[in-house]
Amino acid sequence: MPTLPPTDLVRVAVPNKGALSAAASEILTESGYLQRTDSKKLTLVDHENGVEFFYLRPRDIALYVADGTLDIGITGRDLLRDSAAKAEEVLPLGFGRSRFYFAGPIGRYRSVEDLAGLRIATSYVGVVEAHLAERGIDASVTRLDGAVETSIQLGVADVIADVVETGATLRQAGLETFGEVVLESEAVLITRAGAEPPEGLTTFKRRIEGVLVARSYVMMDYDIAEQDVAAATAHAPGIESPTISPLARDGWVAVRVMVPRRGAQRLMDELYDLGARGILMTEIHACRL
Ligand SMILES: Nc1ncnc2c1ncn2[C@@H]1O[C@H](COP(=O)(O)OP(=O)(O)OP(=O)(O)O)[C@@H](O)[C@H]1O
Ligand SMILES: O=P(O)(O)OC[C@H]1O[C@H](OP(=O)(O)OP(=O)(O)O)[C@H](O)[C@@H]1O
Ligand SMILES: [Mg+2]
Repeated sequence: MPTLPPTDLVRVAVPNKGALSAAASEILTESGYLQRTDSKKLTLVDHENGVEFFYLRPRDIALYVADGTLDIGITGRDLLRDSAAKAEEVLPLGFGRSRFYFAGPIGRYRSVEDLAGLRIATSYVGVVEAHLAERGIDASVTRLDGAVETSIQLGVADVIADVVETGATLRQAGLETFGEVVLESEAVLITRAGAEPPEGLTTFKRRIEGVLVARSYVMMDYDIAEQDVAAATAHAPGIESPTISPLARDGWVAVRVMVPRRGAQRLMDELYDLGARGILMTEIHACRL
């Protein structure tokens, strides 16, 4: 791969199209980075934050990062594995979740052992061949670029191996998954394997982590009588420790605590039952813990 001239900027690869592209740019924007407004733009310098973004096919991103051409990348775990590139996950990003399965005509196959001697069509040859080799199964694997579901109807494959998200595409094609899930994937932050962490990774990662926490936590504020504080904070201890401030009303305090977004409404009910009043839930946009 051609190498770029040296630069002080941290070079970050971002999916330019496909299932990960919009969500990747969104998390970067929420992390305070400049993002492109024109989807045809291929690179973008964010001078203020010392980062240059390269919009690339997610399948190629692990290769650029593995050879050190780019410092950090966002891609799918399945694409990273498929490439066998020497890049490693440093942070799961919680979006672009999918499962990778074998699938065939409804009712025809049951387990991975049934694959012996079959023709398998997939866009993920690396993942499939590694999975078959681990199990000692001999089958022929054909690489297709996409729309792999149709290859069975067209008679070029017996089974497919592909990403399943909702399952709608398989149903449309009269197919079903069989065997165990091959791989659970989501978008991941990657860097070059076995190398010093790139300059700027710590800040970049901390910013994104701040957004991930902000997405999964909310801020809860409530007022409560002093004697009930212990019971209330036992329900919601927060990440570090709750902030407790005095109130003008004698014997009462204000409590502020970060709580998981999931179950936050139920927690409000419980706090109310414990005697808390003025319970407020607010969004966190970003944080550094
Ligand atoms: N419904 C989905 N279809 C495809 N990939 C998905 C889906 N949901 C999540 N992903 C993840 O997105 C990545 C695939 O990226 P890619 O850009 O190839 O997406 P794509 O939607 O298949 O794009 P294209 O079809 O334009 O190549 C993989 O990591 C995959 O696990
Ligand atoms: O389970 P589902 O929600 O139906 O999603 C999975 C489908 O989406 C992807 O195809 P994509 O739209 O990327 O088209 P492609 O096959 O041309 O890549 C993937 O390859 C599956 O076909
Ligand atoms: Mg696709």
